[in-house]
This record gives sequence, C-alpha cells and structure tokens, in this order.
Amino acid sequence: MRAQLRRLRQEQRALSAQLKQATRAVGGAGSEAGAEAGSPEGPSGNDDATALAAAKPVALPSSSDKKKKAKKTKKKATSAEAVAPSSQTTTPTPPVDTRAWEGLGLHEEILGVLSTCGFSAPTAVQVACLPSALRDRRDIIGAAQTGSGKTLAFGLPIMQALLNERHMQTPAAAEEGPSEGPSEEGHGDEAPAPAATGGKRRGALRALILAPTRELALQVCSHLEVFGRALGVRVAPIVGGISSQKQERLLAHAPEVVVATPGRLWDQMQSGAAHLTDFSRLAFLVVDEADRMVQQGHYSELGEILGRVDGGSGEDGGPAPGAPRSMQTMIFSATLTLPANLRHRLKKVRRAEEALEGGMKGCSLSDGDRIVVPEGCGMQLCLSG
Ligand SMILES: Nc1ncnc2c1ncn2[C@@H]1O[C@H](COP(=O)(O)OP(=O)(O)OP(=O)(O)O)[C@@H](O)[C@H]1O
Repeated sequence: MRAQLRRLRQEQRALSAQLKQATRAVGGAGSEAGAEAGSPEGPSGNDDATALAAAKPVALPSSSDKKKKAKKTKKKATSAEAVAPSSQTTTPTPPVDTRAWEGLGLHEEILGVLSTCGFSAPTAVQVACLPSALRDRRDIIGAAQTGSGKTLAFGLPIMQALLNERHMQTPAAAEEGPSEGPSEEGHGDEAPAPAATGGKRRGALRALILAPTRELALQVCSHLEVFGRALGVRVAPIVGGISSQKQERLLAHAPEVVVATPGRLWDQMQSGAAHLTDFSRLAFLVVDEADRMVQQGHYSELGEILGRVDGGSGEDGGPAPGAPRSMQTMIFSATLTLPANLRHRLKKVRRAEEALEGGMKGCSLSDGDRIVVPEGCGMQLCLSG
C-alpha cells in the first residue's frame, strides 16, 4: 500500500514538472504575442487565453481576444477620442501555405495577406460565400455561428473589388503596391492616401457595413483594416464614443469602407457629414448580425439609412439622383442556424426583412422554419454550422 502511494506521488511529481514546463513554454510564447499585439493581459495575463492567441499565428484577433477587446473597447469608447486600436502590431509569423484558398477566386495579393495572417484554409462560411460573392456578384444571406469567420466572408469580396478597380484604373501605380498603412493612432486617421491614387484621396464611399453595436463595428473594422493596410484600402468606423472632431477627421480621409452602427451613422448622415451624402458609387452594403440589429432597436434608423442608400430620397421614397446602380448586398447573422427558438428568431428576422427590404428583395420567409430564396432571384443563401 505504501509502495503504491510512493509510486503515485512520484508520478504526480513528474506530471506536475511536465505541466510546469509546458506552461512556461506556452506562457513565454503567449507573453510575446500578447506584448506585441498590445494584449491587455500582458506577460502575466491569463495563460490559457494568451496560449490560444499565440497558437493562432494570426494578426487578426481571436474570438477570445475579441471578447476581451470588446470589453476594453467599451471602456475606452466612453472617453472622447476612443476607438479600438486599429494598428495592432502584427506578430511576425512565417507565411502559411494558402493553396486551400485557391479556386475561390481570390486575388493573389489577398492570398498574400491571408498567408501572412496565418490563415491556411477558409472556414465553412467563407467557402460557402466567397465564390458566389466574388464570381457571380450575387447578394448573400449568410448565416453561421459566432466566430466562424463571417467578417472575411463579406470583407474579402469588398477588398477584392476595390483592389481590382485599382488595378484596372492605374496598372502602373498598382504595381508599386499600396502606400504606407494607417498611422498607429488607429482607424485610418491621418494616414497617407494609397500610392495607387497618386497621392490623392479617393472620392466616394464604396462599401458600407452596418453592425448592431459599437463593439462589433470596431471589431469588424479592425479585422478589415489588417487587409486594408496591406492592400491600400481605407477603412474607418462611424460609432458612438468617437469625438465629433475625430469623426470628421476620419471622414475627411474619404475611406472607401465604412463600418458603422446605425444610430451614429444616421446622426452623421442627418448632419450632412462629408462623405455620407452621396451613395451613388456604393458597391457593397453589408448588414452584420441582422437579427441583433432589429433586437437592439435600430429598426427606424436602419430603415432611414437603407432608404437613402437604396436611392430613396427619404421624402417621397422615389429614387434619388445618382442612386447606386449595382450594389451587392450581404446580410449576415450569427443566429439564423441555431435550432433552438428558431421560429422565434425567424419572427425577428421577418421584421428585419421588412427593415431590410431594399437588400432582401425577392427573398421571403416560409411559414415553416426556413428562409426561402426563390430560384433565379440573384441571391445566394449560405448556411454553415
Ligand atoms: N480562414 C480562417 N482561418 C483561421 N482563422 C480565421 C479565418 N477566418 C477568420 N478567422 C479568425 O476567426 C476569428 C473569428 O472570425 P470572425 O470575427 O470573422 O467571426 P464571426 O463569425 O464574424 O464572429 P462574430 O459573430 O463573433 O462576429 C477571428 O479571430 C478571425 O481572425
């Protein structure tokens, strides 16, 4: 019995030594990543969380990081100049093989960014959405769980379209590659214009992404900025918590991509903010977390915004001069596929459908439990687990 006990103790000691060694190894790498990425945890942070971040060789925030960052952002956003850190220092990681992305129709430069981000393969929702969005330029209703990679499912088609445009317009300048990315201050503020524009600010808003909360909007913005910096596409947020001076500065740079919450965007639109009066060149409208959008009481602002974006004058509902000719609409939600309370959720989506009338033409909900996308309506339904 004693011998058995001794053996057990020895095994326990050996195990705990192994555990310590492993923790040190992981903690070291995690601390580095945390410190470089400006992790709030720092070297002495939560081991598990930093280990996860370190294990994922990506510049973009992981889901756990996103939650931490959302909290951090929430705190920061209450101060006058608050925006989430856009220029996260990237952890230098060896580029990964991106052959798994081939066949989806992505530009080589985008594959390059995916490689440096460490994204070796697309997620299911990305596989489901990208070909339809990129090649067929179809409208998308995308539904997939939180953390499944929806941001790039709608973000990459936007980046690709702007990149293609740049290549077509100024092949010589495009070969020179993008200029320096946005400043460390964040979210494109005071950044130089991309080289492809010959130093001039590009004019019109090309993509509008709506998210229900400022935290989500800032997360999406940060994700896309990683690509924007590399590709010379300016991305900026319009959310509460950013001072009006800072907001003006951001818009003065005429970002091609704006990520906004409906409330703040509508305020800015009503006050005639520069860059938000002409949607005639808008090529993408994305509504992220569409069901939450309705839950969070953005219904009326969303309706107003979509009215303007869709070319309604806002008064008689008729098409405004210069209304966008061919806008691609993508509506994403994390919750459409969850079986629990599906009917309940669909009721909310039905209201969302009304609010999003402009973007969901031709798509309806059946009496049962699924969204009906009629054949040939030009809309792709992408569901993923
Ligand atoms: N192809 C990929 N390979 C590896 N990681 C990826 C890939 N695409 C996205 N990610 C990472 O997965 C995480 C979740 O992605 P994303 O934020 O787009 O998910 P989401 O579905 O929008 O989640 P949420 O509903 O919470 O916004 C992010 O950290 C992102 O950097």
